Amino acid sequence: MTVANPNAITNSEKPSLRYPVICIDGPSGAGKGTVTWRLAQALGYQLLDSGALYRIVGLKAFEAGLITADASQTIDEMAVLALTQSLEIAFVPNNASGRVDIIVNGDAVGDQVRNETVGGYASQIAVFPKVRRALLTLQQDMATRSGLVADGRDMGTVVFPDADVKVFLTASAEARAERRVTQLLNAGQIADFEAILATIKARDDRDENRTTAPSKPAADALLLDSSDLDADAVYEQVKQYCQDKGICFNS
Ligand SMILES: Nc1ncnc2c1ncn2[C@@H]1O[C@H](COP(=O)(O)OP(=O)(O)OP(=O)(O)O)[C@@H](O)[C@H]1O
Ligand SMILES: Nc1ccn([C@@H]2O[C@H](COP(=O)(O)O)[C@@H](O)[C@H]2O)c(=O)n1
Repeated sequence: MTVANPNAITNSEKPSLRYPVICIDGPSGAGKGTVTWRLAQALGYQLLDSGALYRIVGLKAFEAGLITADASQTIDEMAVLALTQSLEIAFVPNNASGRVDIIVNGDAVGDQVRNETVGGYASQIAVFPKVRRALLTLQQDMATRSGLVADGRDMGTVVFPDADVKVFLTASAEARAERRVTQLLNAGQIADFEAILATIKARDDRDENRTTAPSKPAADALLLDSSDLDADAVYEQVKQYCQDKGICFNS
């Protein structure tokens, strides 16, 4: 028989060290990465780019011949899971690019994951519950060391359901495609608006209609449509919302 120690602290009474978590969810091109970076910089918080995790797995699955560009193919979920479990992924903030650099098994991955083709691979493997589960702890652990701003599709619904702030940032598919066109043209690349729009809509459809962790606003999220807002206006609105929720900014 176990005798209760009257001086023991029970689990429910233990003071738990908890850092603030801000979730920025929404579809591709809504401006999540932009506002996430600015918030993390302003607050001195870590940044979780969860899309990068799915992009890495998607790219590696493609390179391993587990998936192709044909989204209607049958994929071996267990093989993608094994591949996911073999990857050691780390993020390093990069002030020059305003994003995080991704290190996989000790090697920097570079910008090769940041294109629509790899976004498509990511959304193919993102439907698998076992793969999502394998990436869960890594994401949640990032909130145990400091404050965190997390960018994704299911940050507020699944990964951090108790987050202090949840924002679902969206914009029309046309506005998002236009942003991609501008981004590509600025990088000296060719951009076809109609092709980009079609890819964005196909990815939205897959992300919103999958069974596990579909892209959707948490019940307690602020919905913000950025179609007619520039990046500064989005930042100011999200910052104000964070302050309303008790997050302190020094500047
Ligand atoms: N409010 C805005 N108005 C116009 N352009 C914006 C706005 N916010 C971000 N952008 C630009 O749109 C592009 C996409 O932004 P960003 O990468 O932040 O989106 P995202 O939601 O993180 O996309 P993804 O999920 O695909 O990573 C970038 O070129 C960015 O500079
Ligand atoms: N929390 C997340 C984040 C991303 N995904 C999937 O990855 C794709 C790429 O994401 P980006 O944010 O980098 O564009 C995205 O289309 C999703 O399929 C996810 O499932 N959950």
